[in-house]
Amino acid sequence: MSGETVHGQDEDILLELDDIECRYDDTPVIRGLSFRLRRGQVACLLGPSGCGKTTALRAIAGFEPVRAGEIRLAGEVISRAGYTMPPEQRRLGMVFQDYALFPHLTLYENITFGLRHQSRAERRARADELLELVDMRGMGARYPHELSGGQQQRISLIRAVAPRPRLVLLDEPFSNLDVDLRERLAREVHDIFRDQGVTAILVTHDQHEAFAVADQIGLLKDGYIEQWDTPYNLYHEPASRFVAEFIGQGVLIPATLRDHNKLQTEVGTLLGNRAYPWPDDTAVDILLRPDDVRFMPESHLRARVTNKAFKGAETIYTLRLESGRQVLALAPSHEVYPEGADVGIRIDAQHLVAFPREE
Ligand SMILES: Nc1ncnc2c1ncn2[C@@H]1O[C@H](COP(=O)(O)OP(=O)(O)OP(=O)(O)O)[C@@H](O)[C@H]1O
Repeated sequence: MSGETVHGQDEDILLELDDIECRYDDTPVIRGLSFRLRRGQVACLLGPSGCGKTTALRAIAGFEPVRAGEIRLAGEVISRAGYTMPPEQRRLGMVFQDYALFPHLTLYENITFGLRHQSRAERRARADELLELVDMRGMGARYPHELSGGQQQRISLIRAVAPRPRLVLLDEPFSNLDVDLRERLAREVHDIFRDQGVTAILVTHDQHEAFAVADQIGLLKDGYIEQWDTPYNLYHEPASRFVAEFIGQGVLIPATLRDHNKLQTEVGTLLGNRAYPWPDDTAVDILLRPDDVRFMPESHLRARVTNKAFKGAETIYTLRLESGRQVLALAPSHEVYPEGADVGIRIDAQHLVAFPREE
């Protein structure tokens, strides 16, 4: 889609997981996990608790053997059944949720810990450059306990980046921070990685964090990847019901397929933006996100406001249709509809995703 040649793309691939399996005792927790990551990209492994995110990251780091499949870094096999290249030979950077800074070392010493082979002047210059990048210039002589949690995590990030590792792995790096700081730091990390050309994989169960930081997201379910895609596509083009329900908000409403791309529903006949692969009269469910449902006072399609959640810039309304079914609708927060109000709506879905009905 980006217009690059296939040849260029292949050379760009830094990390490949090819059908890997990991087990604890004899229980498989990762099964048939595959993805490819290009140089300079930031990927997130996202998914519910226990789906195997941390295990996958540990396998990439070399702390967990793979029982089947292969992991390749820059074309070289680093893990396969019976062979695990030791973590220290993989030249990766790591960031954990608990910061793991050395408490008795200054920030300078922490940041330059992995740069022992460089001259003092080089180490100093690299530390200064990175401190500047996180707005902590002049703080190199401080100790970790003199910093806030957010500042400590910035230091552990730049410490991981300092030796220019081939790949940086981050395991729930922001989960000890409060929600606002978490998203701000996730955006900062995105900028730092972009600035430094870092390739990284971040594990999180927080989709807002994943959206803020990732070029690509792998949504895991029970040890395999349900969808590997851009944040935009995961939201607008979920490949399965699981993805549709895990990512963002929205509801599935019943529809009947007509003429390959028309969807007959209780909110009218909607024109899909694609030809669906099922025969006419197939019973499907379509996904309506809050941004697909617009308020339009003069509309014949009526609904009642049953709930509203103020989100700052916008409000998400829960509306009850005549059938009793509920949909969500988004409005700028200065546009106010009271609970109980009868409102007119129209459906304005650019992406009309449908799944065959499951009985
Ligand atoms: N050392 C271990 N021994 C046995 N089972 C383990 C071990 N570590 C993890 N598991 C199990 O493997 C599965 C995957 O765990 P993992 O930590 O990879 O999931 P996760 O997606 O990172 O979860 P969370 O978001 O809760 O951290 C879980 O069922 C977990 O109970």
